[in-house]
Amino acid sequence: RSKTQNPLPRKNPIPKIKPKKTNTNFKSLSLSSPPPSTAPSLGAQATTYTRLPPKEDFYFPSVNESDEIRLSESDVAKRASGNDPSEIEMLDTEEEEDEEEEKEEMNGSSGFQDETLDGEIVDYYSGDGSLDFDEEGEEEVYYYDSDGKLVNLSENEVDDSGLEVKEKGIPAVMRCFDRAKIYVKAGDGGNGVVAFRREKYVPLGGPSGGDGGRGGNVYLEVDGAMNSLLPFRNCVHYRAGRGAHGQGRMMCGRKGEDVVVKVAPGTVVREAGNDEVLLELLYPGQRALLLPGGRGGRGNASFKSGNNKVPKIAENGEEGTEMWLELELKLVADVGIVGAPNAGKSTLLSVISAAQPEIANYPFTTLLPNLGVVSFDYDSTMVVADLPGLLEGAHRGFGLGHEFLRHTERCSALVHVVDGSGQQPELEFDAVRLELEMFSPELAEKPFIVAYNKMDLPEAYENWPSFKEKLQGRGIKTFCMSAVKREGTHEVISTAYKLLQETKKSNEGLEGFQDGLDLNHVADMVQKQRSSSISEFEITRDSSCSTWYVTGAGLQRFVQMTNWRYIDSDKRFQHVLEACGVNRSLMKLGVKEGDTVIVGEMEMVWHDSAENSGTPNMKKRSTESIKWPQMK
Ligand SMILES: Nc1nc2c(ncn2[C@@H]2O[C@H](COP(=O)(O)OP(=O)(O)OP(=O)(O)O)[C@@H](O)[C@H]2O)c(=O)[nH]1
Ligand SMILES: [Mg+2]
Repeated sequence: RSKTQNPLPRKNPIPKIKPKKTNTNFKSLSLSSPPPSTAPSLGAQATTYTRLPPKEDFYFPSVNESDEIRLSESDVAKRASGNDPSEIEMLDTEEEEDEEEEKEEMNGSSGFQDETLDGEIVDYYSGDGSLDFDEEGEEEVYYYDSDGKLVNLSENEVDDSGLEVKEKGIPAVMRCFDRAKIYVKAGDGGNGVVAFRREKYVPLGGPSGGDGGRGGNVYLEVDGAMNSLLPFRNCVHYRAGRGAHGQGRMMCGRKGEDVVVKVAPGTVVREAGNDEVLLELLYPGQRALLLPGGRGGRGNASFKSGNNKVPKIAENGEEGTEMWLELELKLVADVGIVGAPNAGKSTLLSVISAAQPEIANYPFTTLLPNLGVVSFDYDSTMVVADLPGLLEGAHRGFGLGHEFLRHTERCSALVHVVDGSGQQPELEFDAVRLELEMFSPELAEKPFIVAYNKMDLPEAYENWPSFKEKLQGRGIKTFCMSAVKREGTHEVISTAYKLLQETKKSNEGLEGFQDGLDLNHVADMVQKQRSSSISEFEITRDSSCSTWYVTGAGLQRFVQMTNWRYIDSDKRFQHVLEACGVNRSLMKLGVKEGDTVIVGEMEMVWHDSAENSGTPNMKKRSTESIKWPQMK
């Protein structure tokens, strides 16, 4: 087998690999765990908490046996000492690259290679989209530089050091697993109407225009059955219904339909482009009122007064607030299983819970995190997450692990699985620890235990005493197990459970505080903004075109709700401008005849009235002096 840096072109378009059956002929070991017969009962009643998306929705990477991928020095050595050298797997930062190439081949698209400079350029085209690559990512260019590092030559993707691995090329199912961007809009209020009662024997029946209905609210609700944000790939826009308009005979409009956006437990909500967290939705059933619907406009019956018994005025419904939200899912697992690729993390999860993650003898079998529920008893259960493997450089974006590392931020404890059959398990352990520390120091501070796996293999068995000695010397709790044979797993998981209980106890005070969080504070904020006084405004001037801008949330809302079709609206509008001091402020600032005044969406022209100037009756003067509204 010859080593080659560039695996393209390939003759065999469909890469195949059969997972190797574990060799169980080695002498059985007596571990300090309960006999294997008790172990299966551990996860027997457990339920799978999280299901992966349908298989056809994403692709598992596999390796073409006819090609060999360059491995880093330690990996070559490690693999060479492994079970079967004919099944050498990739374990390097070029992993992503190879995955993508193979996907291309699966799609039947042709790839070609081009040798230039001092490295190799691989240029290929995305296929028919069945694998759902980035929409704009029609063409991507990669470059292996002389050091064997992966460099992407596509636009804007390469940073100065040339080390950054881009987002493009990651299948959409992985990108969208835990991130989504959605649009929400509360319903507009219905308009009020002008109507008068006309009935036989009821002369001058009076105003009878009903109010508009309130717009629908937008709620966010935690759905315990959801385990990813993938549904938001198909549905991005959520609009609540608008309230119905009012009608004659004092009939008010129906309120708009509410919209409930269901999210997975552990979803963090931010406004797009803003780092501040609006909401954290953790527990199934939690519901937050995000955007309240717009108020219905009042009909003329509501404007009846002693002064004006026949009001010809009605309001528009208030517009519902709209917002782009960024959702981010951080899985709510109690314990996270971390470790290098192929260490046996998924095997451990499959043994301790009823989850059935994909298990195979190659790195990056697990592309998306898996959750499983471990039940010891009726009321002692814990959720365990199996995360994609971590490579050296993961915190910088190599491999897949960093994409999902933040899911461990919510875990109270970690189980670090080490592949005992590797050549230098201590080095592997240290490398993964370092990655965790580099990703987040808080993560590294979480309590953890080490599970030394594959004890049924002779090399692991031989290395175990020295590994144990070294780690225990450093004060780290270390256990050995054979996940495949279900030996030692019980001890690992019950220790993790104890660790979890201890952490929970010390965090009890904090959690209680979080439970009491008011989830409606976003709606309260919106409401507060809406009810801001109309007398709070700012006036700015664009002297180049003699335009005055009057800005203020309350005033803008008032303009939006004014229905200019009704004559009395003009009068009321002027009255309000006078009362809240806009006219006075404008005159003080030196507004001149013919200047443009913009309030919200209204554009008007200022007219001074000479004959009335100096009249103490500000209201009357104002009414006559300004020609409202003159729409442009
Ligand atoms: N001999 C032996 N093999 C094991 C043991 N545990 C896991 N394996 C094998 O190791 C290989 C990798 O196991 P996985 O559980 O897929 O490993 P993983 O850590 O989830 O790997 P990624 O998801 O790719 O990061 C599989 O072929 C397993 O059968 C063990 O205790 N003994
Ligand atoms: Mg796995």
